[in-house]
Amino acid sequence: MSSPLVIFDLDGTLIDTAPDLIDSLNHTIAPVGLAPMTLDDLHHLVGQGARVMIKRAFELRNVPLDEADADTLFNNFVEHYRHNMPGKSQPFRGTVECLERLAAAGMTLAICTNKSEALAIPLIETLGLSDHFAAITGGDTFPVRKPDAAHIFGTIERAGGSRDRAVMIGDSINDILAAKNAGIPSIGVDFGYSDVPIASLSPSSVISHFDALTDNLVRDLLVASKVVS
Ligand SMILES: O=C(O)COP(=O)(O)O
Ligand SMILES: [Mg+2]
Repeated sequence: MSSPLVIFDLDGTLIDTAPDLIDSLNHTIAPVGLAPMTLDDLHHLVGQGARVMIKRAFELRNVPLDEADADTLFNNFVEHYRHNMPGKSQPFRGTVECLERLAAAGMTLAICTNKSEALAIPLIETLGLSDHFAAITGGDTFPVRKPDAAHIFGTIERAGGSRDRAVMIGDSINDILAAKNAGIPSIGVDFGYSDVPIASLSPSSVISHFDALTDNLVRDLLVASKVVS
């Protein structure tokens, strides 16, 4: 039997990337005259990767954006974000201890993020966290991304896990819906970037700190999911 697989979302779950997302977004939109975005705005912008974040920023300001400009702005965003990595981004409190604790309990860890691979993988690398993860998949790794179940299934496959022994941890509707679509338990964190209270999305469990993410919680959720399904 494969070991339990704990799949983490990245932005707003493992890593507090908000200040750098906002900095790079504002750097990108300033030359085209869009007023700067704030941390509050970010909750409505983040979730589907940088391309969608830029598009949503224009929608928020009621300014039209054509496809050619969107490509240029996306490339500018990626260049600025990559160049400044890891910037102010830091793991949330207790993250590293949690990863070590779960690994010591025999669990495999993976990241399933809607951030593009070209941003997610170097960010985790520059933060010195890559060795913790058996797989890191991004919003452009597969033809679909969260909330599509196939993003989770592809992550499970790459990490060498199994679909009936995997749990998803995330901060947004995309994570909780992806887990539901994949038929696996979910843990919502309430310190991320969701624009609605995470509990309102009915994850299997909610945590407010990584200290609460124990191997016992993961095993309990896996057992409970078998009982009800
Ligand atoms: O960067 C985004 O828009 C979303 O990233 P996440 O899936 O890691 O939260
Ligand atoms: Mg997130």
